[in-house]
Amino acid sequence: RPSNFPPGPPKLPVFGNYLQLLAGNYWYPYRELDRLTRRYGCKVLGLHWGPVPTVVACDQQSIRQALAQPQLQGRFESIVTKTRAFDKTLGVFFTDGAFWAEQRRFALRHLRDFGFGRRSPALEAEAQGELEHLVKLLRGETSAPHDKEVYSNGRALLPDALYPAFINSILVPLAGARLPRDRDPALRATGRTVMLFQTAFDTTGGFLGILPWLRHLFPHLTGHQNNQRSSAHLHGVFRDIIGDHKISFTEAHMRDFCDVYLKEMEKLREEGILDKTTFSEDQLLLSMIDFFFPAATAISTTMVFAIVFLMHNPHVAERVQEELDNVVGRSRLPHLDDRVSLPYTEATLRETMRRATLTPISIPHRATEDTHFMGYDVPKDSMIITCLWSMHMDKEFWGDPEAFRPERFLDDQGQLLKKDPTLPFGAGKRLCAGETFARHYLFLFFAGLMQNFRFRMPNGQKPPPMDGHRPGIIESIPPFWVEVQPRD
Ligand code: HEM
Repeated sequence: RPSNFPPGPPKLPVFGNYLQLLAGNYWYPYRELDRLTRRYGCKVLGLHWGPVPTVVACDQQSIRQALAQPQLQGRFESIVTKTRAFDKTLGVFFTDGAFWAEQRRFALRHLRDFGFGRRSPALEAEAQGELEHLVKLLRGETSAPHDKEVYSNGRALLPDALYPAFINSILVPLAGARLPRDRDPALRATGRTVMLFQTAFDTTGGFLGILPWLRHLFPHLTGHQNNQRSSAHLHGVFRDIIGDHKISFTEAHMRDFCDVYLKEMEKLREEGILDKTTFSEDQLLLSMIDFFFPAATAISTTMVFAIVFLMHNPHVAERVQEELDNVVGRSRLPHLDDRVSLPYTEATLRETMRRATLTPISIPHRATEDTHFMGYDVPKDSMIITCLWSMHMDKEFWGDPEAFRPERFLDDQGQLLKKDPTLPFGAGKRLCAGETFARHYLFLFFAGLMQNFRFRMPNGQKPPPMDGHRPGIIESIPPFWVEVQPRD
């Protein structure tokens, strides 16, 4: 063990402590981490992920510190990240240093011009259109034969019915336009294919992160095959988008992020320096994918968690609906201006994200140099895991973490607490680049669906459980049919 390393179990050969974590809890190894914090009596653990020294932060203080400390903001490259990036290190999620800083800044600055990550009347009108369509679909008022794939006789297939709305919403700033309604089946197929990646392994890459050659022996079991399939699909989608943009590009009229990026590349090419910069067509493709895949799947997955948690807690659903009826009424759909007047609805979303913790161990960080952290020494290239699940389920902090109780985010007057002690999107320089977008769309669609519908399981079936979700990069609930009853 490195000297002055945080306490933790002794290192074993080859797999380090990984097998031990799996033996403790095969599907949810991070829960074993949580158990180890109690065994070693501290909230920062030191162990080994394969040969890699790994520091795990498990409570408010250590997680916030890990996310704030500049030396802990690197990432790891692995066979998982390279498979999705033509054997290179590209995109925003899995890059670091000057490359990542320049590309993240460029993407966020220019996506903003097309409404992403801020209030934008144009983008909100698009979202409202998608919500209107979804409400019609779930009322059985649409006529396209393909809608039967996801809605039939008062029942809807989740999350599949939700994919087109969120995919169209991110396509507008990225690629200039949503797709026509007859492409909904293709968008659903894309949503399902992205989920192959999201459920292939956890964010460390699982066994592949430790022994990459296992992919040759067990391509399916290790998740490698699903990563390949999902990546190939997205490469095809975005190659076509970039190809079409290159043909229709006019310098005088920037339609979207893709145009702006191509323009920047053209400028650098004319200056004769393109090859020496971080800009390239492959990087454009991976940047677009990195904004696309969470928008396609993380928002719909969170919506499904909200619906499931409320089926388990019908009294919460009733309070949300009462608030919506009082503030918005039934004659129009909710919009973002209503957010401030709907504290209970907001609190319910916060509680959903706490209780679900979509990314239980977030995305691991890398120490970019030897550093001190919480009184310990952390060697360069150590892995830093922020165990958001431990923090969101910390009994000492929450008292009753298992309970689904939106009231914990409200003050005595029923107003939303200013300070939100949860971190579903991380924090600091690596803060989720889509947080604002995700919060806007979650609010609009959650409020819109709750205003219009009651959700029940068909034929007296039990709802999917509150715990024991499908593991992966994000945790999720496998597709299921739910009864949708209009509230009129
Ligand atoms: C409920 C939905 C979502 C959740 C819970 C979520 C959560 C997270 C978390 C925990 C991280 C890692 C933070 C870290 O490394 O410390 C992250 C990173 C990221 N997220 Fe999200 N996310 C969501 C939706 C989105 C959406 C909709 C987008 C884009 C439209 C997005 C884009 C990104 C990107 C690009 C990164 C990488 C940031 C970087 O490494 O610089 N996310 N997200």
